[in-house]
Amino acid sequence: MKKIGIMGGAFDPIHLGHLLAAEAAREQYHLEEVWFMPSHIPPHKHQAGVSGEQRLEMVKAAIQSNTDFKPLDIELQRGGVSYTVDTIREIRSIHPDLELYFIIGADMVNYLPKWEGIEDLAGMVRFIGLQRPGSFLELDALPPFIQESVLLAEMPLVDISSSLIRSRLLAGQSVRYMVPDPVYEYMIRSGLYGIHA
Ligand SMILES: Nc1ncnc2c1ncn2[C@@H]1O[C@H](COP(=O)(O)OP(=O)(O)OP(=O)(O)O)[C@@H](O)[C@H]1O
Ligand SMILES: O=C(O)c1ccc[n+]([C@@H]2O[C@H](COP(=O)([O-])O)[C@@H](O)[C@H]2O)c1
Repeated sequence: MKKIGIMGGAFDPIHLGHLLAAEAAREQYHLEEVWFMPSHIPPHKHQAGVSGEQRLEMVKAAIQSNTDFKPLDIELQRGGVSYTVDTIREIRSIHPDLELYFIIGADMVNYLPKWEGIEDLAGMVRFIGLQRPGSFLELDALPPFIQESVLLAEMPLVDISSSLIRSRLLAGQSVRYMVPDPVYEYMIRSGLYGIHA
């Protein structure tokens, strides 16, 4: 069966932490592709300030040079709150032949017990969890059925978040090299996050 990684997020904006996490998961679990999937309305945090279309454009700009990485707009197309369990059901109905791996940072691993329909979701995907500065990944604290569905991958720790990037831009500070150049150029062209070149 073809092994596919799914990297879901608000991507407001996409940054190096997301890309390194996806690449680490791809390499360590021999995934054929990783699909980058911007959420429409995130289940557990404030809605993105930037439109879905623009977040998708930034994702495309970030991954354009890598044929193993693909954009997936299924949650933007569906609209509403982007519960992962609904998305995975939809993907499985379109591609019943895939083995799905959902890639998440440590903050989200610790939060898994609160995910909508986690009992069903844990039976449909494996999660690949990555350490992230500021969130200690504690598998032992999770219920056994969730522990069994989580695989761990190693990546160089990267203390970058979308909120850091947004606040730096608002303060007129540089975010170059925290996002790939094509994303930086897109943000300037579109005047996102109050950026000025
Ligand atoms: N630096 C990082 N290292 C590892 N994983 C990360 C990193 N940044 C984000 N992730 C993971 O990527 C996924 C999508 O993250 P998201 O798009 O919400 O970015 P974020 O940087 O966490 O955003 P924000 O700062 O706005 O909350 C989540 O599973 C998150 O844990
Ligand atoms: O389905 C849920 O209940 C759920 C709860 C928290 C996060 N998620 C998904 O996990 C991914 C990362 O979430 P976030 O909030 O860090 O962007 C994104 O695809 C979210 O839709 C999903």
